[in-house]
Amino acid sequence: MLKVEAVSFGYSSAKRTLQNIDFSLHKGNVLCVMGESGCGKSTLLKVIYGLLDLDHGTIFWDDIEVLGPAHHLVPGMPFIKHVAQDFDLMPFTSVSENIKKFLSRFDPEKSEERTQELLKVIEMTEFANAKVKTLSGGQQQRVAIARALAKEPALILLDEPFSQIDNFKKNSLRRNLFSYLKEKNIACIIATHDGDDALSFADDILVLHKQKILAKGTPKEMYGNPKNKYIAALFDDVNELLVNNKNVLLYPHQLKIVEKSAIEASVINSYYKGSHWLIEVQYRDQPLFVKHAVGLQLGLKVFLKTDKID
Ligand SMILES: Nc1ncnc2c1ncn2[C@@H]1O[C@H](COP(=O)(O)OP(=O)(O)OP(=O)(O)O)[C@@H](O)[C@H]1O
Repeated sequence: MLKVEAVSFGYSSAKRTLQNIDFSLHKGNVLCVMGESGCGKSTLLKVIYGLLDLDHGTIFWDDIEVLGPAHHLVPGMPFIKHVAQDFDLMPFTSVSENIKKFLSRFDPEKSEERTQELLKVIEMTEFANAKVKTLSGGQQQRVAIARALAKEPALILLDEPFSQIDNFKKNSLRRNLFSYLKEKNIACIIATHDGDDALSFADDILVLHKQKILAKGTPKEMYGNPKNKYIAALFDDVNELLVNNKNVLLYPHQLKIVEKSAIEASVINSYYKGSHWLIEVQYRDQPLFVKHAVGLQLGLKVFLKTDKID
């Protein structure tokens, strides 16, 4: 189990980037770290890998303490793999050689078998002999993930792992990758902006805000009962309505356009979303977003209702 206790870190003594971070992660579980740009997601992964020296606190994997560069000639813990945003591949070498880099040279048959298995996970079997420099950014990102998995780490740290991968590939790659991690009981921490990564694949979500942990919980808890607008907005557009002096947070699908209600608004915009439309309406002094089956005419008067308000 990973245990992060009272961890604080700053790139300079004048400013803290992480403050009093506490959480644990069980073997084989997936934790998504979310939060606005610059909140410290990448820094947290680097700290857990042992690339940075802590100002305060401890990090343990079972009874092994993760220590930073002040304690290791080559920073980074051998049982953890970190896939950063700059993939750090060997550009003039083939995809399969890149994956094999960390595998034993003494058992070429086993090493080849493992490489083929990983090429399948990242859906790049046909690129085995292609030189990395000839690949797209998204393909290189996939090779970096396969290489990190080659030696079956106990924990893999993925920094925006699908940021350069198109939607078409992303969905099947995510499904392959996360079922592979579960099958091999590899724990995973992903820093991501993508609510879909978090909702569909994480066991837990940890939200960072202003250097600290703002919330931690299961995807159902975090989406279904967000503590505030910052958290809800990580997953979808979110409306904040003042009802009976109480702020209520509503996703667009939780508002409905009905024949008559106390909430009267006028249409500002209709955005086509494929399976539905997102209607932007003006209600008093604020815009609201509503999921609807069809697009609506600009200026149309509508009435809104939600089951969350009596
Ligand atoms: N090497 C560095 N030296 C000094 N400050 C840094 C360094 N790397 C990051 N920072 C600062 O630390 C803060 C957190 O950065 P970090 O990259 O961890 O955020 P992030 O949440 O991963 O952002 P993003 O979502 O944009 O990738 C930012 O204010 C950033 O400017």
